[in-house]
Amino acid sequence: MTAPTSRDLTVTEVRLTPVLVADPPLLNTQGVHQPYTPRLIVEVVTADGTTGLGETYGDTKYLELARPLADTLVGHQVADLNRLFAAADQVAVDASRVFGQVDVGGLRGVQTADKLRLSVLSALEVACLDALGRSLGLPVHALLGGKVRDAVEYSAYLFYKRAGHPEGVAAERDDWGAALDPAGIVAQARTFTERYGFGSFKLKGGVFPPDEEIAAVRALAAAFPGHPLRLDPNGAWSVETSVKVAEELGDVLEYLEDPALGIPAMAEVAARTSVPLATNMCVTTFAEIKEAFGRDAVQVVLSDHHYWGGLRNTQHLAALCRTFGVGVSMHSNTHLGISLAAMTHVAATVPHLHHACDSHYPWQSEDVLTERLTFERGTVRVSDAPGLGVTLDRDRLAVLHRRWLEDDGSLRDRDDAAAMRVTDPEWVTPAMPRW
Ligand SMILES: O=C([O-])C(=O)C[C@H](O)[C@@H](O)C(=O)[O-]
Ligand SMILES: [Mg+2]
Repeated sequence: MTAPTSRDLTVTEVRLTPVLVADPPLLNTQGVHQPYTPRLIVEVVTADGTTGLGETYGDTKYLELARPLADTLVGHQVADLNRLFAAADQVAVDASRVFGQVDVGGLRGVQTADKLRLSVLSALEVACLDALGRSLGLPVHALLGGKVRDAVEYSAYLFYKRAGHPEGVAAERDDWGAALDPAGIVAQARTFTERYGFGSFKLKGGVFPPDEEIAAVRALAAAFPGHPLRLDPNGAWSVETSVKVAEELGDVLEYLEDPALGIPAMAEVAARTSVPLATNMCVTTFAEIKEAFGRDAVQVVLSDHHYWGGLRNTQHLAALCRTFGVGVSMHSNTHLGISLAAMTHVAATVPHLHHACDSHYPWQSEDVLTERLTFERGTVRVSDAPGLGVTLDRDRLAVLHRRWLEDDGSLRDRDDAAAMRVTDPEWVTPAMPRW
């Protein structure tokens, strides 16, 4: 008989490493992506030497909370996640970080103390599950109750895009070229299908007047007949404009994402169209569900495990959606492979996931993994390796961390409007509704 291996999963250390990751000049209604975007890499280390990985937003307000929240984990078992979440309530959030604030200028909805904490806890939870899975020899999806599919489908996330970041600004080059009109968007979609095999397409809108974006979606429908299409202007339209766009594109849209801002406006649009409405803006916390579902304001909630508070909360959200007959899928923000692995594990466990999930990953040329995750026919295979099934590349982590250390502070907080002002000094975050 072999002696049982010693397994001490007491957390002895939590390493927090902020990084700056290359990001192409992708346009949205607030401005343009900075050349580098902040992320936080989390490593939870246990007494027996196991290390689990997590990843979340890396802006200052998250970093401020990361150390005190990580400290509540040290000395406890990686499996004690319910205790971690209860203890986190005691960690104070600076009122100036939430008072009158919205998340990324509103792109991710409200900003509350709870949501800020959850946005950090999610990375700690993922790292704990990764460590637990590695130690037990079980994949993260098994710790969540097991997968119901072997591959998770993602959609091509199309953006209006400039060819490059402004001259004279430190940036990495990308090979996607510009996409500033319907032909450019169709060409970008073709590149997505050639490189990754995606079968459904989401266009980030709210950049150009609605008629131009309608033309782009029409061009996509002509180029990819029968493929699911979505348009997401991040709340840039009035109710009237939203209804008009829904009427014009109703025959080709799988859903319209956050056409208007807030639950009342979304409810009004929903009452006047049969096109399903999806959101990652007006329902981003459990507190918003009652009103949104009660008013039938949204037909699909796009979960994001980062701000919903992790993989188990994503499952809770999915169960609530199912109970109320609301669809569920997944939102994304600029992220690396650790988060894509986490998204894939949890998505694999959600039975009624009927829409392809969003992912920015194809836009990220850099990663902190020894091996990038890959898309095959638009899907990511669900790993059955222990934990998340990914390996940290310490050298890459060090390079991206050094970039963060050397930054003068101007890139450490995502600010799409500030990035826009580099080429357009008069630019201010547009008042909503914009059209
Ligand atoms: O679906 C969404 O609203 C997003 O993906 C939000 C992001 O911030 C997106 O607008 C972006 O990356 O510019
Ligand atoms: Mg959205």
